[in-house]
Amino acid sequence: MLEARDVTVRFGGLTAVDAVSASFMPGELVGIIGPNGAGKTTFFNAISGVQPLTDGRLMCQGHDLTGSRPHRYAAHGVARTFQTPRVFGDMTVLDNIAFGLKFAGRRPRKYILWGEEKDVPWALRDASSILQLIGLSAQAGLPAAAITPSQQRLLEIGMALGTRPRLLLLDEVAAGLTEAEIEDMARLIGRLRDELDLTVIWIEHAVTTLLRHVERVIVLHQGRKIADDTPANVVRNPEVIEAYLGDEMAEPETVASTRTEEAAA
Ligand SMILES: Nc1ncnc2c1ncn2[C@@H]1O[C@H](COP(=O)(O)OP(=O)(O)OP(=O)(O)O)[C@@H](O)[C@H]1O
Repeated sequence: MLEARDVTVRFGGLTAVDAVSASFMPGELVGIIGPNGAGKTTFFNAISGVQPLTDGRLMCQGHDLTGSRPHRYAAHGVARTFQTPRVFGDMTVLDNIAFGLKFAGRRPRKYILWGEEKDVPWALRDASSILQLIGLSAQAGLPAAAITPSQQRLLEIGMALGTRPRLLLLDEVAAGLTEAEIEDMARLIGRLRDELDLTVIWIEHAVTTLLRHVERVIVLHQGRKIADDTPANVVRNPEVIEAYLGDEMAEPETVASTRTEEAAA
């Protein structure tokens, strides 16, 4: 679905993302973790066309999108959320979703996947069905500014879904949520991936929850990729423990719970 080859982003003398290579396959749910300032958001900005690369290449479904503007990434099915939800506060929840649908362009019921025209999944056919999918139907007529912060995060995901993506990039969608809300969010993300056949890349600081829900984790540290592995292997990786997780994540219980989930998957 997407391949990053030696992606590098420098801001003056600071290398925020340092030759990161990674491939994301159709239908994968991948987490990205790392300490503050590790380069996670900058990497996201790079792979959605928001941040020009200093070096490296980005391939999306076989197309070279290096240097393209964000709308070309959107046209190739890449959608994202931002760390701070960007919803239109004075528009209704329904109209916010309708805005995303308009952005999807002139062929509202079709999208291109691997060069073939496909029907849009039924759940993404209009704004009401997207609201139902993300559980916000009851809030449809409210101004977006009047719903709770966790509902605003859901709304932003709904707006991204309105562009009929194949690849969904989620930047800390669980930030500021309660533990129960984080768990609900993780379940929703898994369900969206399954029902819409999406590739999902998810940056999150709520690491324990993330590790229980993703199949693969990429760990960034000081702009470099230091691990790209299953959750069970990542929590035992000495470099990851040293740079980010600390010893408690490598306790037998955490390893066992991530292993059990991998086996169940
Ligand atoms: N536009 C910018 N100009 C200059 N430096 C920047 C810019 N954006 C990010 N940086 C720097 O790049 C580095 C990586 O930042 P980035 O926001 O990508 O990290 P992060 O892993 O997402 O952090 P967090 O978990 O705190 O969100 C940091 O040192 C940051 O200060």
